[in-house]
Amino acid sequence: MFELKILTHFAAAHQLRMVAKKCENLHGHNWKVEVCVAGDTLNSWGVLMDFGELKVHVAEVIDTLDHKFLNELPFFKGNPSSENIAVYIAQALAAKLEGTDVRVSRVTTWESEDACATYRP
Ligand SMILES: Nc1nc2c(c(=O)[nH]1)N=C([C@H](O)[C@H](O)COP(=O)(O)OP(=O)(O)OP(=O)(O)O)CN2
Ligand SMILES: [Zn+2]
Repeated sequence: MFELKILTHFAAAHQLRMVAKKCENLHGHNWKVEVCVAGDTLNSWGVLMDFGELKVHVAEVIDTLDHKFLNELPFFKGNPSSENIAVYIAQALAAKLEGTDVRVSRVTTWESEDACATYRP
């Protein structure tokens, strides 16, 4: 099994619904995002997939989050937590990889230097 990882960032605002916590107030983060994809077979060039192609797909997904108020996006009507952001990115990227032999293996969303959430589909 081969796994590729790329890193990216986005900035956004959110309000979490966590009773009586300071994060209920409107605030923002510069999220760092780690995206991993995996597969068993290399192509004729000896790569799982081109990092450049992966970065384009991920950038398109991140663009839908960057400089947004996440609570206004239908996907996050539950709660725009780092966990749910990881799920959103994983699902949106999986849709772009459909029909290929490459799958999303892990998405990690760092909302600060010492706190992150990881989703493994
Ligand atoms: N499991 C999760 N817990 C929390 C999330 C989350 O997405 N998943 N998010 C938050 C808030 O986004 C909040 O902004 C961050 O809270 P917190 O870490 O408490 O705040 P600080 O960055 O200021 O860290 P301190 O250690 O308090 O200085 C909260 N929880
Ligand atoms: Zn927050």
